[in-house]
Amino acid sequence: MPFIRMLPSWSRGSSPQLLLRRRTPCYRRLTSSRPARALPERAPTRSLLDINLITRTAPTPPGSPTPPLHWSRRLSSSSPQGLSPAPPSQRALTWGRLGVHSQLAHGIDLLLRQQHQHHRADVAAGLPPTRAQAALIPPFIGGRNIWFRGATGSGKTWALVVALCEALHRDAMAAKPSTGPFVYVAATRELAIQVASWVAALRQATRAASASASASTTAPASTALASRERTPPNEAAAILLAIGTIPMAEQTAAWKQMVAPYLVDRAAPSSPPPPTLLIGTPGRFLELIRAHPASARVVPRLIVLDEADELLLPLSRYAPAGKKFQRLRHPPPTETLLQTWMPLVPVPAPASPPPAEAAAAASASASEPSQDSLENDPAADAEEEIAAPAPQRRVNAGGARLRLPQLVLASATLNFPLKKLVYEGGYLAQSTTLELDFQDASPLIQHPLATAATAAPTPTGIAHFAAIMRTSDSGTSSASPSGTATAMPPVDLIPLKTALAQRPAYDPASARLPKQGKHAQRLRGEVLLDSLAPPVAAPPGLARPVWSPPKPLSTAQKVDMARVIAPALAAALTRLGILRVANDSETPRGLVGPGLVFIDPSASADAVVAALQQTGLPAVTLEAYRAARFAPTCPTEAPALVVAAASTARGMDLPALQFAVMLVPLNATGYVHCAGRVGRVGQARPPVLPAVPAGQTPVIWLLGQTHAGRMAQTFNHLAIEPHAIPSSSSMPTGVANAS
Ligand SMILES: Nc1ncnc2c1ncn2[C@@H]1O[C@H](COP(=O)(O)OP(=O)(O)OP(=O)(O)O)[C@@H](O)[C@H]1O
Repeated sequence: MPFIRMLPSWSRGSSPQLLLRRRTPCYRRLTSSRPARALPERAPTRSLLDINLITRTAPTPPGSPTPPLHWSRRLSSSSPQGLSPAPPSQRALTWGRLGVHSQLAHGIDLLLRQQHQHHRADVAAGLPPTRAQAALIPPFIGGRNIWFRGATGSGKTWALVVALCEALHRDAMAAKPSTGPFVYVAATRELAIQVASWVAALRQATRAASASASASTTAPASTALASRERTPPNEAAAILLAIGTIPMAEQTAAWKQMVAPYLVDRAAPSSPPPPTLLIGTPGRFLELIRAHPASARVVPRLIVLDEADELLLPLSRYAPAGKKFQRLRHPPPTETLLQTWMPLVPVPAPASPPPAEAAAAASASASEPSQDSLENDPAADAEEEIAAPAPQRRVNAGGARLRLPQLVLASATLNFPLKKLVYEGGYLAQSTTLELDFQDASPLIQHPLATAATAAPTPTGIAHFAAIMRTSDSGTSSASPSGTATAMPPVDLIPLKTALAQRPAYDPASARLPKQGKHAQRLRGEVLLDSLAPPVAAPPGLARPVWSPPKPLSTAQKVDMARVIAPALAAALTRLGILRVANDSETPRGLVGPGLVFIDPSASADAVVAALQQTGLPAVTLEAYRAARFAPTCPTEAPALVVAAASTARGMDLPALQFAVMLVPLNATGYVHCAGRVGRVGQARPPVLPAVPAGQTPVIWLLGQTHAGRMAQTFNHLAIEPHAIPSSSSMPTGVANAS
């Protein structure tokens, strides 16, 4: 540590080798000519990618000798358990007790029941808030800045929507309305559309609830409070969805109209503008500001950054200096947006306070939560310190000190570099920020939806399956349901451990990697990951060939890949019982329910859908599935493989999903978000499958041979030991093999 501290701060993050040299013996393996030494089996170590992890520990099934798969964590003992307010008894918790007005509470109740009754018959009673929601909503509507990290599917986005609706309602009722709009910035278009549709549905449900309440009210309300409550909430609020798919001309007109009331001289007497909610992606917000430059002067009253790490893309402290300079020159759109609304103008620092005040301030800051609380490793926490933000850095157009908007950052993977970025950038004052961390609490364990229909509390969780796909010379080619043989190559599914044992040994002398270019960087990453992956002894008699750098795939090969993964996917799904195949090949295959298939964003979803359909699998693109799902004539979700790019995983909520498959190399953050599409609050109960532990939803990760090292590394970071996909011979009777 002292060595690192001596370096100037800009250079600290510039060399990953420094980290390796100090912490792992692998760097020596990479650079020395000595033969590689087998590493001892080790506990998961600190992530190079600086990722904070979610925890979702599944309970040990009765009688099981070994602990089951689990989401685990390497959070230090400095994890802010004390910060999480102790939740009141879950059963007693109501939306009203969180500060939500009664009509909105009825609307929430109505909407949640509507959302879940398709696949859960046990939601007749009202659904209480989750633990994460109970922690987030009161400080949000109380105007606090919030740093909120919670497990995927714990109801964060839903909590943000509820709190936004309540804040809009309060604004509409306030004698002095806010001076700026409420802004929700989403990481993807899909998420923005989802949030806008939830807000609209909540407004509608609230309206329906208040209409039925006023119909049943016979006596006039006696108190002023009651009459306020009867006012239709959020009725007056104006809402704009700003995303790239909507024509710009149409949107600019609406934007001008919505921000105009905030540009008039507020001292002049005029009727207050209605509260305004802007939901959108950062790129489109910037386009709208460019089209109407005056709107840059409007400082929002509140900014919500959902999936904040994806929006602000902080660089790891170990990123090369070149990358850091590049980011300074070209910040991501969200940062540009924040800088536009909160311009940075240097102002003289205030005079130092008298000693008595300084002592009081020091004792006050001592009671603040630790800045290191979200970091994984206490030893590494000590390396970096967040510099106190320069005081009064952000000023308004007149040069006066800007009253910073309320800022709420939420994600399942908020990390330390992001924290550093927002505090040092002066977007957030650390002393005014409430830090909430709900990584420990499995929402499913906390929420009645998980247990209502079962006598014993049987929390659901995720069962992780992994396999390496390899085309084999032996075997039969797959047949489509109609019996027509396809030209698909037969594919082996090899357990990860076997693939690691069989992978080529790394020989430093032979690996002459190119020194420059993107490809070189990727290859060096491959070498690094490969050598860091947990060593597995080669099976006796099996020679391990020498590793040579993988070549990037050509476009034709990528198309071929789609043809390889189709039979591999069919085999994996069949062996797990997700895809049911009758022994008679004429009988159509049936999926147990809809499931997501994540592919590389550079691959064509249409090509993969076509290849899957050719194998006889019912595949659709995410867009087609969404369109069918929201069509009024389609009340239930048909079982299908929904093919989506892995980049759309953030925040996506499809309640009927029964499984997820990843066909793309992922780091730990990516895996957390992709796998987090299942095992969510209120999601359909997992199907009973012979090869999957009871009550758990299967998540399957299939990769090509060259990615075995990366796969092992990601699981290692997350402390997950994946299940092997059963071989066809070990399959229970009644389930046939597709490959
Ligand atoms: N109190 C509740 N009771 C029952 N279901 C709920 C409740 N709150 C939210 N849900 C449902 O849980 C699902 C997940 O919610 P949400 O998308 O807000 O989770 P999230 O934590 O934001 O997930 P991610 O981290 O993946 O973005 C939604 O379908 C939502 O309808």
